[in-house]
Amino acid sequence: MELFNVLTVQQARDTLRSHLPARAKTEVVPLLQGLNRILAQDIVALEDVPNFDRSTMDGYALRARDTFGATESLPAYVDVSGEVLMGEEASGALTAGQAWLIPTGGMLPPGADAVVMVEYTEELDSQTIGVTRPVAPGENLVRRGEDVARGTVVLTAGHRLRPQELGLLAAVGVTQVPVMKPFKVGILSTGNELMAPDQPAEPGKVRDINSYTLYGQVLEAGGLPILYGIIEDHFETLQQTMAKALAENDLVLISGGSSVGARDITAKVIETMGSPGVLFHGMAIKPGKPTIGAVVEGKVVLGLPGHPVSAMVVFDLLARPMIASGGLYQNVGSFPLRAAITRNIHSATGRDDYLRVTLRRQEDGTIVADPVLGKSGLISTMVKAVGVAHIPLNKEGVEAGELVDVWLF
Ligand SMILES: Nc1nc2c(c(=O)[nH]1)N[C@H]1C(S)=C(S)[C@@H](COP(=O)(O)OP(=O)(O)OC[C@H]3O[C@@H](n4cnc5c(N)ncnc54)[C@H](O)[C@@H]3O)O[C@H]1N2
Ligand code: MOO
Repeated sequence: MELFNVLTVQQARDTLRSHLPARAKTEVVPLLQGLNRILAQDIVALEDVPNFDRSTMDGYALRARDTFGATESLPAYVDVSGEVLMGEEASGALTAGQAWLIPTGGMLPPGADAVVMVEYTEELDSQTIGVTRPVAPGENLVRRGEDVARGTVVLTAGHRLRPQELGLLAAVGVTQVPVMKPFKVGILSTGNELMAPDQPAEPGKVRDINSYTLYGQVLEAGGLPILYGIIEDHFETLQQTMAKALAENDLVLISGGSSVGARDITAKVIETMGSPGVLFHGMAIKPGKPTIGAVVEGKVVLGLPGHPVSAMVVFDLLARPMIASGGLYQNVGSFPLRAAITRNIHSATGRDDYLRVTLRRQEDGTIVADPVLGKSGLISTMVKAVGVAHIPLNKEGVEAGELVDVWLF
């Protein structure tokens, strides 16, 4: 059997996206459990933040125009006629020629339009201060609604909640947050040569690596991994395990058995599970060519190449965006860095290449990427590497010194 329907990475992503259910599953969680989750709805602020004009300095609230022209040798004199207490509304209004003592964060009394820092005042007597430097209207304060204006969309659906988003939601009083449900991901490792890592070595056998790397990648992406263990290359056994995994998850990852060998039964088993079935078999990519993309009754199945490096690279390209967005399948704000590659690297056009690299900072401050050479069956190369450099499909390779995008692990 030949690989059929070979797609570029972008086409593979678009194909999978077009088959995902339009509305992924959502839930509401308490704010503190929202970290790293994906917002499921737009959030509109129901209040101004802050909801009063607020001093940013310890000093005196006053009318800016009362300080115009003030200098150290000729201070502007104002009457101290009140004090703002922290967390309380001013007990009255301020009039021309007056100043009220105010703490950092205190609410500006009505009638005041600026705050002068205590450093630029001198106490004349208990009721009068001299201001030694003028302030402009609005100086040393945060205006009502300056941080967040009431009625505006402060966060949009699909946004990932970082610590600062939790803080913003707290500021607007949202303590129950609508988020995407974590993607459930079943992981199957296929191959008669595989054995569990706790077993003694045997000739012809290798320990199962992909269950462990993929489990870690799913967790890191914000998904819930479930391991289905090592499945032998047997049609009915794989069929049964896959049926169970499909029933219990949103996405099923099967590594191994995606290539063209006689025992590569993954695609055939997927075809028996439901429609539309296999959407592509093969990607124009290195490593990761024999990848299978399928959708079965609204669930996604990815057949990942058995080689541990290829499986990890394909996971990052196809599965991570799906899992990290809770099924919305959109970019949730990751960017590559640019580094100069240190060797000439050949690559065929029409194929995306992902080259394992380490990074180094040179004396002049520039960052360079050293390729980590080695076959895609060698997990140790992934341990040495800090990321992959992307050589896009329209390029025939890169020359030493050329800038490349590096996606960090
Ligand atoms: N004649 C061809 N042979 C191969 C081609 C090809 O185009 N023509 N493609 C090669 C490429 S590229 C890759 S990648 C692999 C993909 O093979 P499969 O996805 O079918 O995977 P397997 O044959 O089952 O395994 C490949 C390799 O990886 C090891 N493996 C598998 N699972 C695990 C695991 N869970 N932990 C550790 N190692 C695993 C397996 O033992 C094999 O050594 O095919 C090439 N061949
Ligand atoms: O493309 Mo295979 O995925 O090199 O190892």
